[in-house]
Amino acid sequence: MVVLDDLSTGFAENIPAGVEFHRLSVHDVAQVLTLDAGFDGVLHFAGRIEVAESVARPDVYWHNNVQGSLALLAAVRAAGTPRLIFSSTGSMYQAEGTEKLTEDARVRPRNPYAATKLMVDMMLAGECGAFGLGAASLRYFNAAGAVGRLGERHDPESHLIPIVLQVAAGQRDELLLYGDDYPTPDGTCVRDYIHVSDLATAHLLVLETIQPGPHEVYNLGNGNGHSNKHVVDAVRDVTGRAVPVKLAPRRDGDAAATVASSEKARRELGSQPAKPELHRIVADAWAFHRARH
Ligand SMILES: NC(=O)c1ccc[n+]([C@@H]2O[C@H](COP(=O)([O-])OP(=O)(O)OC[C@H]3O[C@@H](n4cnc5c(N)ncnc54)[C@H](O)[C@@H]3O)[C@@H](O)[C@H]2O)c1
Ligand SMILES: O=c1ccn([C@@H]2O[C@H](COP(=O)(O)OP(=O)(O)O[C@H]3O[C@H](CO)[C@@H](O)[C@H](O)[C@H]3O)[C@@H](O)[C@H]2O)c(=O)[nH]1
Repeated sequence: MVVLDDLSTGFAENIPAGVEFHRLSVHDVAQVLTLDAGFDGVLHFAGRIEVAESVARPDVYWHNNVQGSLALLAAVRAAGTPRLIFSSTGSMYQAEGTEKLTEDARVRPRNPYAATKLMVDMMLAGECGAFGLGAASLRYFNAAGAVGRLGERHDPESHLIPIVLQVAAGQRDELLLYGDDYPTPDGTCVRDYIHVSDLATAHLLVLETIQPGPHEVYNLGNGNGHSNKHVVDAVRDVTGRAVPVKLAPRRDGDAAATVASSEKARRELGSQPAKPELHRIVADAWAFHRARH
């Protein structure tokens, strides 16, 4: 296995021991992904991932996520790599309420980040049709939880669960809760959190099934919608700590609700999340947090 990452938001200490690593941008992947190297597949995770940042700096997102993926596809084609899995997003769908979103639900990206993911999904469909690549876009809903020393970690942190854990740990005074006037049961946004280990397992299942030619899309979530207030309650339960909350204006680009139907992944891949409960996901994230501080 070869890992390529420019470490723009990633951490060198997370790279498994013994793995060949290149600190390189995806734009320059052709330096490593050559015909001679004989790779049998690519897992494409590289990209910028933050909704609010993408609203403020759409140029960065088009460059990194779309142009970077174009460079990768050119290299994949030149090297004759037969299969590719792409980290797409469940946040591109247009939800009416908290209904479970299937892969054929209407898409309406609400921010440049989600738009870049949809654009790459469309590029992959074309690439498969024209050149015979076998590809899958995995539309993750909200990845969360942790596996041992590998967990959610951004600098600065912007994601809900790690921020609420920082508040519980006394490292932040309060959670700024972005909006409570959404058309959801308690007025706060609703998300579908999936354990990162269940996401990893789904990738392995997809790798076994990909055939040259088609482009497949799979939604990966648990089908459970949790409001932001519900996440705060789960953190209070798991940690036994207080979590002060201060209401703040809505965050630009946020969708009211995204909840997955992962029926297609279950049916076609045999994907069955082992850790679907929010409390388990939060408990694993809390264990990761405590081990680091
Ligand atoms: N975290 C989620 O809830 C979630 C949900 C849906 C999709 N995704 C997607 O999953 C993928 C991984 O997300 P994550 O949560 O682990 O985020 P992350 O920021 O921790 O990981 C992204 C990685 O890509 C690297 N990277 C960024 N730009 C690069 C470039 N130009 N060249 C090489 N490497 C580059 C970063 O250094 C980092 O290691 C992303 O594509 C993201 O959009 C994440
Ligand atoms: O300090 C905070 C941080 C977040 N939120 C809210 O919490 C919810 C979840 O936000 P966040 O954890 O930032 O995740 P999302 O914006 O839902 O996006 C994540 O989930 C998407 C898939 O659904 C991925 O594509 C993105 O990469 C990933 O960042 C949203 O309503 C935010 O407004 C707050 O209220 N306060």
